[in-house]
Amino acid sequence: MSTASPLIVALDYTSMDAALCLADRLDPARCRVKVGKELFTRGGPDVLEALHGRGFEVFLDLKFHDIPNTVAGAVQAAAEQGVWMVNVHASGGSRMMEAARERLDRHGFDTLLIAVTVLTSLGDEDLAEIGLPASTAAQVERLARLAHKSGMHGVVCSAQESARLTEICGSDFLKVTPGIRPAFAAAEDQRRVRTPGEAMAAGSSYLVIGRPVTQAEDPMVALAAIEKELAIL
Ligand SMILES: O=c1ccn([C@@H]2O[C@H](COP(=O)(O)O)[C@@H](O)[C@H]2O)c(=O)[nH]1
Repeated sequence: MSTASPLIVALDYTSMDAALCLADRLDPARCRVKVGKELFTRGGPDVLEALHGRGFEVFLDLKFHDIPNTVAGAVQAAAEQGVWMVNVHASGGSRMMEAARERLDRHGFDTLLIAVTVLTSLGDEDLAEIGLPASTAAQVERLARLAHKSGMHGVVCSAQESARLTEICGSDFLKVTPGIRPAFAAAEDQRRVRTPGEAMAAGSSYLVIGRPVTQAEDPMVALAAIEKELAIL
């Protein structure tokens, strides 16, 4: 089932049972779900099958980063499992991104292919630590331009960068933004954060929300509060 909602709930759980327990309370008409490294490493393709069986569109967030041939094969494998969206790291370079896109096109998949720019958990000082002299904003811009040129449907970035990326890559280029923190939630390990309302106002296409929902005393109350903030309830 497809939905007009921009919300993607990150099912970052330690077991498939726990993830499906929340999925059973969510409505695929009101959100999409994201399967990341922890859940997929524990549950594998069965998790995707179970979520698809419940009617959800799934973002498989494994952030592939390897040589072009390997990433193209991994992206194809994800598409064969019917995921709605899959991602790679833009820092894998244009040849890697182009190989992934070419593989999807060659096999006729319409899976959305997104490139991670700079993780939302990183700030300027973290980039300096790994030898990148650029600010996070400049590095995101650089990688987004490369991703756009390499045929990606959009990028993962923080909502702090959404408006600028719309200016330089156009409004059709997707901005998938984690680091979403409603007023009631703590930033925790995230560094570049925005509230749901700020993210939408900045032009984000999709908001990825994990712990503010999954770790809430009542996840459904937290989700409803976010929907209310966005006036989509
Ligand atoms: O730059 C990125 C890329 C991916 N993520 C993922 O999004 C969720 C965010 O979870 P929260 O609990 O809301 O912080 C998580 O699955 C990350 O792996 C990201 O945060 N930043």
